[in-house]
Amino acid sequence: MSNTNTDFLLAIEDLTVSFDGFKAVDSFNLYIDKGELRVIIGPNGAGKTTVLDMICGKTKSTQGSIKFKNKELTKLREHKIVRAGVGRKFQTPSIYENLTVFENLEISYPWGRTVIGSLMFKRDQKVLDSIHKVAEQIYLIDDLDKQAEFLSHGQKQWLEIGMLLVQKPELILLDEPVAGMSVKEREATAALLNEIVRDRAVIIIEHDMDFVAQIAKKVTVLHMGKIIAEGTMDQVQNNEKVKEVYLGH
Ligand SMILES: Nc1ncnc2c1ncn2[C@@H]1O[C@H](COP(=O)(O)OP(=O)(O)OP(=O)(O)O)[C@@H](O)[C@H]1O
Repeated sequence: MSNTNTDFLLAIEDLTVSFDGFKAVDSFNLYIDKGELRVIIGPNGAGKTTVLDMICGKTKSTQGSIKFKNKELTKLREHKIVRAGVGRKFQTPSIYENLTVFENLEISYPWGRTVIGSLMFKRDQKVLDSIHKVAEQIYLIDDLDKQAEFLSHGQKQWLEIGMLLVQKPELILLDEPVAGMSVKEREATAALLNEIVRDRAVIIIEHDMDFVAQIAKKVTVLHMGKIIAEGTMDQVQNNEKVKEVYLGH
């Protein structure tokens, strides 16, 4: 495990995980600056989700180091990693369908550990302001009183991003955030991501290449647990190895 401090918001070194001898992620390095939006692409089974699982503590690494603001995360439990400032959104939205948009945002506010506890917490102006600000960012300011089950699929995805944003994480991990979205919703999501990344860093796993091209400045390509290319979208698309293993031409 590396003991050197870095200026990076996130510094991952030599990260490896074996499942019964099979290395799903193998000697993976990744350095992310504040304000950076990084996209990880790669064919099915490349290890992308496993990398995010290790950052958020869902899967424990076999070897290597994950430093977030120079704090080692590999030995921390999931809730401690959340409290350290790392927010993760999974592929399927995990919002509370029977609560309103406002309530969903409110229960995600950092005071609450339980749904009931946080609903009973006295609402003060600071909380209201921050919920309204997030609701505006995620395009749901006019839907605060709407029950979440009546939102479109895309709006549910935004709400879940909003539920992360109220916790003010400094690193957000997103797994295929635009899956199932309309073209218009994708465009709005690209704008949303470019906005939210200004105060933090965002790592996204994405399969949709048009969307990747819209948002990515730097792309990391994973194949069989290893990085095979890293650079701008143009650079990775023109990389022979990437063409061979990933783009199929
Ligand atoms: N808990 C686990 N136990 C055993 N094998 C696992 C486990 N988690 C992941 N794997 C294996 O690790 C490999 C990488 O899986 P992972 O889900 O990270 O890939 P991915 O790049 O996210 O793929 P996709 O694009 O299909 O989501 C796969 O071969 C998968 O079967």
